[in-house]
Order: sequence, then C-alpha cells, then structure tokens
Amino acid sequence: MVNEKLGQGSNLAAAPKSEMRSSGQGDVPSFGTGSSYEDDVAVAIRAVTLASRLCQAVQRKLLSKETQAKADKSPVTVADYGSQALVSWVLQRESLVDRAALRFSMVAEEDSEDLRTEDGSAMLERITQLVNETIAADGSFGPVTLSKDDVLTAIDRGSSPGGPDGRHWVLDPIDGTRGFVRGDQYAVALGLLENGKVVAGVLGCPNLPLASIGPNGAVSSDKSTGCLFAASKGAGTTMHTMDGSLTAQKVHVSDVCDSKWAAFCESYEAAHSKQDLTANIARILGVSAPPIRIDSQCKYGAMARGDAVIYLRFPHAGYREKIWDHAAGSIVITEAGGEVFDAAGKALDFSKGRFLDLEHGIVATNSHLKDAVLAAVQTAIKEEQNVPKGESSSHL
Ligand SMILES: Nc1ncnc2c1ncn2[C@@H]1O[C@H](COP(=O)(O)O)[C@@H](OP(=O)(O)O)[C@H]1O
Ligand SMILES: [Mg+2]
Repeated sequence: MVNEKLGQGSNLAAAPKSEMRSSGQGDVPSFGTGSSYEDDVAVAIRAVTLASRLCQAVQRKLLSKETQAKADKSPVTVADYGSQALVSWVLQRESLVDRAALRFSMVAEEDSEDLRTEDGSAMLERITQLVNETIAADGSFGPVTLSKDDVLTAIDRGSSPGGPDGRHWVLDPIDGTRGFVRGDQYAVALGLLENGKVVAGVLGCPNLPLASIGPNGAVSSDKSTGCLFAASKGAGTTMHTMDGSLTAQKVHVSDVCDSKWAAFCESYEAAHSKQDLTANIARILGVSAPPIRIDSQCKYGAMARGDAVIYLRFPHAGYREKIWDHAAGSIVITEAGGEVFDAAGKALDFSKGRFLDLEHGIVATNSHLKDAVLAAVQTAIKEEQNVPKGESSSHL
C-alpha cells in the first residue's frame, strides 16, 4: 500500500553524499525524516544501487562460464563477488569520513578463498573489470581504479562474526542466487545492526515490478521493474524506483484483518521452504489465493507495500538461517507496520553472530493477523509431526 510521497529521485548512486543529505532540488532524495540513521541509509542506498547495476549488467549477459559451484553446491556468480566488493568498497570509503571509521565491520555471505586459487584467477580478473566498469559508468567517484588485490580485500571485509555489540553492516550481495541465474527475482540486501538490533536496511530489487505482484496486480498496465526499499528505525519504509525516475513513496503493509483475504508469499524453491506445510497453514487460515512464489528478500519488499499479507518460510530439518538473509528484509517489514517472528512468536534475534537462532520457521504479517497466523502455524506444525513419514500434512 503506497500512501505518502517523500522526495524526488533520479540517479541515486551518482550523487555525492552531501547532496544525498539535502532535501533541496538535487538529484537524490533525502531520506528526509530526521532519522538518526539518515546518513547510514543514504550511504547504503548508494552502495546497493551501484551493486544492483553491476548485477543487472551481469544478468543481462549471463554466461555459463560466469557461474561456478561453491562447496555447498549453490551457484555463485561473478556478480555475487562483484556486488560484495562494490558494497564493501562504498561503505568503507564513506566510513573514512564517518565517526564509525575505526569500527567498520561487515558480516557478508561471500569470501575470497576460491578467487585466490589458480582456478579462480580468470574470475577475479572478470570481477575486477566489472567493478571498475560499474564505478566508471557511475562517474561520481572520480578517476579511481581498483586492483585485483583491492577487490579481494573489499570482499574479505565481510568476514566479521557480528554479535551483540557495536555496529555491523550485514550484506547478502545477491540474495536469491538461484532466481538470479534463472533470470528471475533477486535482491541486494544490506542491513545495519547496532548492539544486536537491526536499525536500518536497504533492499535493491532490480527485477521487481513497480506494480503489485499480488492477486490484483496483473491488471496494472505499468510493466516497469526495479524497486529499492529503504527503512530505518522509527523512520518508516520508503520505496524508490531503482533508476530514481519516480518520486519515492512511503509504503505500509496491508491492513487486511480477515485471513480469508490474505494472500501469502513464499520461496520459489521448494527446497528452501516446506510448501506442504505452508499449504496447510493457508488452509487453516482459509486463504484461497494461490501462493505468490518468488525468490529472495524481494518477498519482504513486496509484502511491505501490501502485495501479500503473509510471508511463510519453513526450511527443511537441519537448515540454519543466516542473518544476511533476513536483516534488511525484516526492518523493511517492521518499519512498514508489519511483524516478523518465528514459530514460537518470538522476534528474530540478530545478536547471535552470523546465524539466526530461532524456533523453526520465519513468519511475517500485519499486527491484526499475527495471533491468527501464529495459531495456524502451531496447529499445522503439530499436524505435521503427527503425520507418518512420506505423507503430506496438507492431505489431512
Ligand atoms: N535448504 C535451504 N533451506 C532454506 N533456505 C536455504 C536453503 N538453501 C539455501 N537457502 C537460503 O535461501 C536463500 C534464498 O531465499 P529464498 O528461498 O527466499 O529465495 C538463499 O540465499 P542466497 O541465494 O543468497 O544463497 C540461501 O541463503
Ligand atoms: Mg541469501
């Protein structure tokens, strides 16, 4: 639900920080709410926008040689590394004039180990070229060229363990790698933790339609794509167009009170979330709309503007959630008026290091539906536990 205009935007990444702070007639919108994280959000928008451009360029000409398998078999692309290098480089660069310079810490998904091997050297070359092309095309950073070592160093700045104290940037350079490789949805997700709490978050969603992807969205004639969501504690959530061409708007979660009308979203990949369990939760709630299945934290962005009313995520046994998969997305939801919690109804705890420590599953919805959704989740989990192995609880 888009309900309030905030500021003008045209070229988010290209403007110097001083202009980003202004609310005057410059190219870039002020986040403009008097938030104490205004500067952090402005820098994060700049970093995420630049990284998203690199990802867009790679996705356009995705070549099979640009993917390689990680030890855990998930696909990793040149863009994953390039995105992390760029975000890290922008944050570090801005932090040099920032009071937090000495405490710079980033918890990020990738590390450079594979790139430091002989096999990784061609890929490192390509990443360095892409990073430099992206910086040059932006034009606002002056004549700067990163060496391969600079790129490796920037990537490895993401190795912080995080934890309960101090400030930590939390980055997923490409969330939804599978969607990215498939040519579908993905997000560049950057959050900021302060003493274990998420205080700011920016989600770049280059392929997300500006129009709703909810049950009624198909009627829109607006087929343009590319959204960026920005949130900080106490300041709400705004949606910007990725190219900055339209006015940034404040967004709010849906205020649907009857779960019968509440569309829900979930992972596209069945391997990431138990779709028989979520189907049963939907059945208990009386939801009739089919699930909206998309990759990445784009789900959080879409929900923050009301496309879906519920987000359900129930990984298969043994999976441990990482903080970068939810930090930015969770504040985008909570600042848009929603709630994010686990199957016990507890808020997510980002203070435990690189992993989330939670009671099975992640759920988001509005405050009207929290109790009903939580009750349905707990019922469905109990039913699932009573079902003999091999049978689906949704058939009960
Ligand atoms: N077996 C599994 N169960 C749950 N989540 C998984 C998973 N394997 C990978 N993931 C996580 O799911 C994320 C994508 O979320 P979604 O399913 O919402 O698109 C992945 O992010 P990356 O693509 O950044 O690795 C990864 O962290
Ligand atoms: Mg991820």
